[in-house]
Amino acid sequence: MKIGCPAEIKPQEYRVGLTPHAAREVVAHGHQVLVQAGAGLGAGFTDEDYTAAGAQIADSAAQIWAEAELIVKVKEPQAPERAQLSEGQLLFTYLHLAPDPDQTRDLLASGATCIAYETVTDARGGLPLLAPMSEVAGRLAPQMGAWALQKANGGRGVLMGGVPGVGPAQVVVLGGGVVGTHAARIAAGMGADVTVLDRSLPRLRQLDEAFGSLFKTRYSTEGSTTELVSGADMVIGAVLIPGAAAPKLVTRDGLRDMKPGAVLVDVAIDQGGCFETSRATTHDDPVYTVDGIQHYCVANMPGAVPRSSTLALGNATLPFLLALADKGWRTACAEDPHLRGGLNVHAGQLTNGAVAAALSLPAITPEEALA
Ligand SMILES: NC(=O)C1=CN([C@@H]2O[C@H](COP(=O)(O)OP(=O)(O)OC[C@H]3O[C@@H](n4cnc5c(N)ncnc54)[C@H](O)[C@@H]3O)[C@@H](O)[C@H]2O)C=CC1
Ligand SMILES: CC(=O)C(=O)O
Ligand SMILES: [Mg+2]
Repeated sequence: MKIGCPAEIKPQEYRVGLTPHAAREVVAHGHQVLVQAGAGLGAGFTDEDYTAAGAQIADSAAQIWAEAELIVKVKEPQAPERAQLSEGQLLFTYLHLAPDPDQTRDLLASGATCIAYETVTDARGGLPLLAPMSEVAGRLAPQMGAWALQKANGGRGVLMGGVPGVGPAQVVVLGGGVVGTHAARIAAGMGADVTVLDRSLPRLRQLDEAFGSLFKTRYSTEGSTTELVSGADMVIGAVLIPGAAAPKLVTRDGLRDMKPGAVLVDVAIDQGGCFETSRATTHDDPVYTVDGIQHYCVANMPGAVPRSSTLALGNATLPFLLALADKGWRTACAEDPHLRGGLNVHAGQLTNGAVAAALSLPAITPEEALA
């Protein structure tokens, strides 16, 4: 199969969908790999690294979109990329369709088959292709939030760890999954007083067993969320209902009860965000203020550390990429229900119920798509 990897074109996105090590394995499986010239540079991989791995270098993204049967990427295809996607082509990347009707319309119109990293599952109920980037974004969140808390950056002027005689920042993490756990660990490591809320008691038990007194846990209700958010210096939004639009846990009215200059870091922004006042921002201009509350809402946070992120993502995607290339998407998805869970679009139809519900569109099941 001919597999293409174009350079990412989202602003300040320096990750790349295929590492040279992954390219080497794909080539060893008998496939042809086409990588856009310069695609890996932002992550520290040269064209020579790819050619040494057996890949060919394409001068333009257009050549890749025109020739490749399978396109592997990182971010959701941008409008100029969607215009080049064609019927029968297979796209393997993050999509985050629930909050994105424009992208959804274009993918449906293309006739392509699109597998979203973020809805591929594993046998333990996890999301193996979201997890590595959630680990990165979770670890980055307190770091970005701490920057936004600084007075010169518009924040409240509170130091995460405090100093002797002065208490630490109060950090509240909404959602104790992968992002939330990594965010809580780092924030606690910076010396902050951290509380994690989740609506899953089994999850809170796991966190308590694993981390002891490093951070506190609370069951998530409207009341507990309101109470903790109003006392927080930093709130990290890390909830997820897979495929679906994020639930809004803090309303615009809720901002009035918060401390002036407090920071909201909405990691869940790629699913629409869990604060009513969130809108996606970019690394170029990451923070804006509503009613005196700082909002950091970058939808591709791992793009800030592209070397670490590309390596972590590549480790997770490779087995699935090999299955898709070796068997074709139909057989690979028929044999593996977890990969099948990633199927979001096929031949003009949505194949993910949560995405369809969020967009009020009809869907078929992945099994119907395979029939
Ligand atoms: N902005 C960015 O660059 C990135 C964003 N993300 C996003 O971060 C979000 C979280 O991802 P993960 O941690 O991997 O998901 P996860 O599935 O590991 O964790 C989500 C947690 O939220 C909890 N939850 C759901 N509804 C809740 C509610 N109403 N109140 C409290 N807890 C609730 C769930 O029980 C679960 O424990 C996703 O939207 C993901 O796409 C992930 C990576 C990068
Ligand atoms: C998960 C995601 O959206 C990202 O890594 O950019
Ligand atoms: Mg994202």
